[in-house]
Amino acid sequence: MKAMVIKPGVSKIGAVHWERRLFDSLIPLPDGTSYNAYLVEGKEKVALLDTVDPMTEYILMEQLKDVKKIDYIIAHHAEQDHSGSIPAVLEKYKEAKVVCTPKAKTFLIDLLPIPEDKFITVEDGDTLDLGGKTLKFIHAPWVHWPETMFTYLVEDKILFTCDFLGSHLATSELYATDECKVYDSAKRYYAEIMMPFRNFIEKHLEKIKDLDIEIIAPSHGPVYNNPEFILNAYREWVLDKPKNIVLIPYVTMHGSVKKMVEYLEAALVERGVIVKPFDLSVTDIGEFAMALVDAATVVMATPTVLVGPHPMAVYAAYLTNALKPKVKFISVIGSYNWGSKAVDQITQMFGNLKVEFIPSVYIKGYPKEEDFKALDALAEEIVKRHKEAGIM
Ligand SMILES: Cc1cc2nc3c(=O)[nH]c(=O)nc-3n(C[C@H](O)[C@H](O)[C@H](O)COP(=O)(O)O)c2cc1C
Repeated sequence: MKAMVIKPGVSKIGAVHWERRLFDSLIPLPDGTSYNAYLVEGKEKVALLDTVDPMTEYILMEQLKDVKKIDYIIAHHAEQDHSGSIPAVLEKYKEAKVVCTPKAKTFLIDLLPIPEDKFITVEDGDTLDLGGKTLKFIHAPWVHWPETMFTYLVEDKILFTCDFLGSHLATSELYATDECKVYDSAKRYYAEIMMPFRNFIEKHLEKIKDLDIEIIAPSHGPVYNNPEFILNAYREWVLDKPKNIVLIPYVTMHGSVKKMVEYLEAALVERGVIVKPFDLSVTDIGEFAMALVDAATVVMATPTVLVGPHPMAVYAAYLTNALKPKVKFISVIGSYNWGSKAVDQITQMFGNLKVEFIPSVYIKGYPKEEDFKALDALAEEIVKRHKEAGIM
């Protein structure tokens, strides 16, 4: 990818990683990703904002081939997909300094071979004049590590936000022109990476609300020349107002739990609830994470395996708890044969969440007449709780 000019003296470089399909050995990437770096050239000094994942370092170094000097490398975040190529850039530009928060300095020293004398640390609100281009640093911890910050380029009204507001989306376009597509990718990114930090996000949105922002330039996915598009999306996602949606992540080995899920799904839909079942044996777990952004209720559906819940249900429950969604109600349905602690074990897994538990429907074997009645009662109870919470 050649440099893409955003404004005179400001260009997007970095790498588009079209074929990458898994991030952090955890997150599915159906649309690949990108590692965006930005070059800001003032009359006196030149700054490189972030680098790229070491897997694509050669692309960045090729882009820097004709760049005579870099005075500053601004490191917004110490994670290696942005910082991992800093050593290579420092090797080429011997005079360059790494500019970051004090916490990021300690992280970068831990994670990478960067000598201590290469750093300049900046406090919240500090500025750096490149000559007609002023970088203003905004500390923004916990999006999504404790050391993160943004940079506001004052004269050009560009906010560089690193992971915050980003999306895992490989594209050859500079700007987020296909907003439907980008909305989905950004929501997936928010769900998987940012959602556990909703409180911090609210504070950061408040902190930047009076900035005059023309462009938001994140470090994954396209740049936003319509900043309100992504800011409004985040405002809605962090709001503590779930929607009238029930998620049913389920596992079945021989069909009993599946029959229960199908019945409960129909019973809820009949009563005016939106239902999203996820067969955990085949689902893209990112789709489930995305659905967690809005859902009011999660019904875990699992058979008993070796006394406890099926391991795939354990994974979904663990993830739900870790991502700290705005879910308000949780229930468990499922099936066993001779003895089970599945309900107890799974309900203990949501310690991070402020949820009410709705009594479970846990049956012996394949569901029968009285079990379907119990599922009807569960559907009624969910509707009642949604109504009481003003969700429907
Ligand atoms: C590998 C395996 C382990 C199981 N372990 C237990 C168990 O510890 N306790 C129990 O009551 N049932 C156990 N079962 C039985 C299932 O929980 C039961 O058949 C259930 O109805 C299966 O639901 P499904 O048809 O949705 O797969 C086990 C079944 C399998 C295949």
